[in-house]
Amino acid sequence: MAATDLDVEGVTLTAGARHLVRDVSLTARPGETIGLVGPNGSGKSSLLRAVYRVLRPDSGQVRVDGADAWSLPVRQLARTVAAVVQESGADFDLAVREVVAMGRTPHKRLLAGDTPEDAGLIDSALAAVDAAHLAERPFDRLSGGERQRVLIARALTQQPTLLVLDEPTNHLDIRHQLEVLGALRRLPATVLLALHDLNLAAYYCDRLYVLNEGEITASGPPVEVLTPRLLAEVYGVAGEVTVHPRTGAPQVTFLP
Ligand SMILES: Nc1ncnc2c1ncn2[C@@H]1O[C@H](COP(=O)(O)OP(=O)(O)OP(=O)(O)O)[C@@H](O)[C@H]1O
Repeated sequence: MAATDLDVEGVTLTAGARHLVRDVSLTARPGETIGLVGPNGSGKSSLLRAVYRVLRPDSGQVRVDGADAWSLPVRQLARTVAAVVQESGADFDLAVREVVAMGRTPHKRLLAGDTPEDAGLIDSALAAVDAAHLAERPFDRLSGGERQRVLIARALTQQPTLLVLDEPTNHLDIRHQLEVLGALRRLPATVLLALHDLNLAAYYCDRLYVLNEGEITASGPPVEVLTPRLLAEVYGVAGEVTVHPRTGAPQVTFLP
């Protein structure tokens, strides 16, 4: 299967006595690009952590193609789900190409070398994020945006059927934001990503979920979700929403 069917059902996450997210349900059908938006601290990263199996739900379930993600063998999950996260702490003493090659690990036997097919996947992933020219550079000397692109290339190389990304456009200049989101959207995989930029979310996502104080307050196609009322209620800002005549996507103009 080229794309995963994701079901998050009634998930509650807590840290001590504190609720991070409460009774959240979300679906991502095979091949969809789903955006998670919401203010700082609304629970986006926490919810993504439950999906890529770092934060165990206190209640509810994350189902990947019908199976409980938390019951799957780690290796099987690694062949299905790739994550690009904020706090990756990735400070590898490796060349970029070696970092990207790590994406093949779940598909290989221990210590197996790279095959020509692996090399081809690494090359195309590097090209997809405009990082081919960085291949031989030490990863730990890249700029923030270059690192982010390399980590996305590593996730692409993993050939996941579900790709989970936390703010993938963080650090990227506008051209690379558009290129990376375009590349993600073209993938056959299902994509779940947290984004702050509502206009990018509106253009690239099939559907949006809005998290506010740990709960989903709206969901649906961007044109239905992004309304002046939502901007006021969730973000506390005034804004106008129009449909752009050329892109057909809703476009938010903030009125500070
Ligand atoms: N391990 C933890 N212990 C206690 N509180 C936590 C923990 N992890 C997250 N939180 C809190 O839970 C809330 C949700 O955090 P989370 O990182 O999921 O939000 P977010 O929507 O991703 O925010 P941002 O847009 O700022 O990245 C925040 O108030 C955060 O401070």
